Amino acid sequence: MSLFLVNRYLAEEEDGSASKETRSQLLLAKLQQKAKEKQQRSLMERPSKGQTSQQQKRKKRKPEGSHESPQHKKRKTQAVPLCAPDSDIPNKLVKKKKTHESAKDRAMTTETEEVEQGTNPGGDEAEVEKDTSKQTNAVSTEFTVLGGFENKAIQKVHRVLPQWLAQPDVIHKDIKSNLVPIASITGLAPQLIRKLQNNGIQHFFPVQAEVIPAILESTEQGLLVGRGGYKPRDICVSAPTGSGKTLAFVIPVIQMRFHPQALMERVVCEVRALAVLPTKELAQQVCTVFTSYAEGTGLKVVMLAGQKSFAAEQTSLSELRGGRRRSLADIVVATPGRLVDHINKNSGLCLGHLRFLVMDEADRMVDSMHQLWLSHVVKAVHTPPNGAEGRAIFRRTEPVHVTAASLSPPQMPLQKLLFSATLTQNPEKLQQLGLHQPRLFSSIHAQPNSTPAAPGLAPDGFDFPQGLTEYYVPCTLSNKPLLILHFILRMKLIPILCFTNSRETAHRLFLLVQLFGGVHAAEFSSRLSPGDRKKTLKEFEQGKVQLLISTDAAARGIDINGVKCVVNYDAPQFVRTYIHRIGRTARAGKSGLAFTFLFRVQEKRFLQMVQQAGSPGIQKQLIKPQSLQSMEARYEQTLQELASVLKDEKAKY
Ligand SMILES: Nc1ncnc2c1ncn2[C@@H]1O[C@H](COP(=O)(O)OP(=O)(O)OP(=O)(O)O)[C@@H](O)[C@H]1O
Repeated sequence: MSLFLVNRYLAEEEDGSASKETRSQLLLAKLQQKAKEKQQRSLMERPSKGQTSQQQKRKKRKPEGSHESPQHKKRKTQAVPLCAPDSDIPNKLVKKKKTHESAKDRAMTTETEEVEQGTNPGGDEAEVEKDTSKQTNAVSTEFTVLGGFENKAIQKVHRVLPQWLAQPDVIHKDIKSNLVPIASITGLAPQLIRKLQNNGIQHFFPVQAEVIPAILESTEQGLLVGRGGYKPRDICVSAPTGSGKTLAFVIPVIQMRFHPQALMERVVCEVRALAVLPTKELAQQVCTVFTSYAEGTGLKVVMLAGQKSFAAEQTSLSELRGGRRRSLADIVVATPGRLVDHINKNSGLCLGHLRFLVMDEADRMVDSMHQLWLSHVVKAVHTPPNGAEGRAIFRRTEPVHVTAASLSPPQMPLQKLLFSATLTQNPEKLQQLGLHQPRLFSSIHAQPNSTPAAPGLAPDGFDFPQGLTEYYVPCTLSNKPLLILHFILRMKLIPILCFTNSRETAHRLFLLVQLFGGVHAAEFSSRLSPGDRKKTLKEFEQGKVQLLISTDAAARGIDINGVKCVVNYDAPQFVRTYIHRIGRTARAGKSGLAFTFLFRVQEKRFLQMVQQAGSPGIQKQLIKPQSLQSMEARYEQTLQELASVLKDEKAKY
């Protein structure tokens, strides 16, 4: 029975003589008395409103980290009289206690109350301290505030990159001291080696020496299966501007022609490689390189970038022979918009045999993913080629999870090859590309737990060309045009590729320089027709144009031989733009100069941006006002002439 015995605490009055009723009355009276006392105490302790706000203000003014030291706390604890239960609380002490509102100090206050109420009678200092934490909220009649208000530094979120992004195959940065003789790359056809030599190439640059063998390895077993019968890994390459990325994909694609089981014995011409580039000019440039290396191999290169009419492009893609459509292209170089047009209009572009999908300037192509060009390509790739519906060898299904069933029967693989000088490390963006077990080649090695940079800036920095020297030139709005004239007329820094942030600025500057005289200038922007742009680039390359004033239309990928100097007339807003612009000089291991004109207000942000991007250093280049003085009179006159020219132009359009 003792198991079920419940002992109740009946207080000191329990003497056995009192009746049950009397006992409860006594207990109630005692509790009421206690409650009354407690209420009185709390009324006494509660400071006036004015006092509280003053105290709070004082607390606010207290600098961060000025919390009491443990010694101070100890001293305060010692000041607490360890008095007997129910003794009156000295007002002085109460006031002192209430001036501190932090969680710690609240604890102190409560502790004092408890001590004075006798919950810790005769306890020593250590005990008082120990009990503090337990009784923090025990007596307070106010709301208990959960959590602290201490200012804590916001913890940085550490980005964890997937293994393939965090640990890339490293490409040497220094081109000149890491040249690899072309003959040392195994697997290249003698015809191709001869072609390289004829084009003046004796050595491969580091990016080519790393990437070409990797792509060739994936075609070892022919074009229909990857290494070991598996689908080959997609390849991503991030290497500086002018490091030779174009040849890194052109050579393996041309080598297909010489593969014993591949195009060498091909009876039927099919589109095996498709290179997609963001602009017409870039597509033209890459098409020229493909054509040059395809010459004499029988491979046909076709460009779909809107340079020709749609019908003309269609004619170059395929022909009708014996009632069947036959491909006339082995390699297609295209811009995304025109490519999608051809796919949608069923113009005769068959991608059913596509083996390589090259995305040059891949980060820009990822940004233009909203155009959904890639999904159109992937769909076209998985559409069985005419007449091959039943043949298992050509069977292709949309990518799914790798399972035993999905791998059997083997599919003709599509391998994606991505190239950029500023390849995004954002896994979310890369995920849109549906890469298959990607392998990254990079000249920058990101740490697995590297911290991301500020929004809009490079995540971990980029690699800059070795031979590049960067300067910034402090300027004002009025002396900017004079500075560029000074660069050409006095410093003789020609040819100059000068970038502005808008086509209007490019046009005005072009007119101004022309009106000033003494400089052969040209503009390059969307104001010009594609034909005029092509002509202008050619003239600039030939040295007929000393100053090419361009928008960002020429910032990416354009390879103009002999550009010694790039001037950012308008400071670029984004670090990627800066890297691509200045990358038009110091190409292929050569040296080059890059100047950026900066207003005083732009300096701090810009220099920070460049530093975070991984620039080896940007120097200040001051141009003394005296150096510009002699040009000022003519400049004033030119400005007036410019105003009337612009007025006339406005009237015309
Ligand atoms: N192995 C080589 N030997 C000599 N010159 C080369 C070699 N490879 C490439 N080049 C030259 O280097 C220049 C830059 O090459 P390319 O245009 O491919 O650079 P890139 O890395 O694509 O630059 P960007 O990122 O600006 O597009 C070109 O003029 C090219 O002809």
